[in-house]
Amino acid sequence: MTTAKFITFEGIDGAGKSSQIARCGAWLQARGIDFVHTREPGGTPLGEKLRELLLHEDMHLETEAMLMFAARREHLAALIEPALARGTWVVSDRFSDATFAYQVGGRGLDADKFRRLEQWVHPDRQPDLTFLFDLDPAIAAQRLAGTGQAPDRFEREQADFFARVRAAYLARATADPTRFCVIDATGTPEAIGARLEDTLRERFGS
Ligand SMILES: Nc1ncnc2c1ncn2[C@@H]1O[C@H](COP(=O)(O)OP(=O)(O)O)[C@@H](O)[C@H]1O
Ligand SMILES: Cc1cn([C@H]2C[C@H](O)[C@@H](COP(=O)(O)OP(=O)(O)O)O2)c(=O)[nH]c1=O
Repeated sequence: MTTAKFITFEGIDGAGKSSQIARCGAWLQARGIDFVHTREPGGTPLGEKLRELLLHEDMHLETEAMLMFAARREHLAALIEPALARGTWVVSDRFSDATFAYQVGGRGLDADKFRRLEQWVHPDRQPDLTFLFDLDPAIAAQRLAGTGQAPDRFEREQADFFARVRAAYLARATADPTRFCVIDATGTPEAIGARLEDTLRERFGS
């Protein structure tokens, strides 16, 4: 049996991650691979309660960042590590790269503090593959407006915030090109899906 893999999806809000996670799940299912689809913040009963607070309550920016890591600690302990240990793949809508992009890049918090927190919370775990959906914030904002859904605390941020988040994501990807697959999210859903499947095949075989 091949070792279970940990795959994450990242990008600014509206880049199209959620739409493509389903395609990743279908690819795994077609190969008889057991997997769990989860998300951050969230993924556990406690994590989902923290998500509600994070998306809707005003709070100090460091409180926000630490709650992201608190939810992640629970997620690793209760879902991610047990799943991988029993051979179940994990597909997560966001992980620690999001904290470096949003809280460090977007909010301007000190990267060193969160590198230490990352070392504390998951010293020996990083995703095997991270898809980064890269998109101009103006296009992402148009897509989000088209959904007609009320924006949360993050989605209400302005274009300059998302420009910083995008730049921080791209810097993470440049620093770790083996783990990251950067996807140009301006393509059609079909073109992006084909690229995603090619990458899954290249990394994990058909
Ligand atoms: N490749 C694409 N081209 C155009 N619109 C897209 C594309 N992918 C997703 N969308 C639309 O953009 C909106 C946001 O997509 P979503 O997958 O929810 O983004 P995210 O999860 O990254 O916030 C949705 O209305 C979705 O239908
Ligand atoms: C995991 C994580 C998410 N976030 C933010 C990014 C998103 O705006 C928000 C929720 O993510 P997401 O689930 O992508 O939102 P949606 O369901 O609206 O597509 O949380 C951070 O700021 N830091 C983090 O560490």
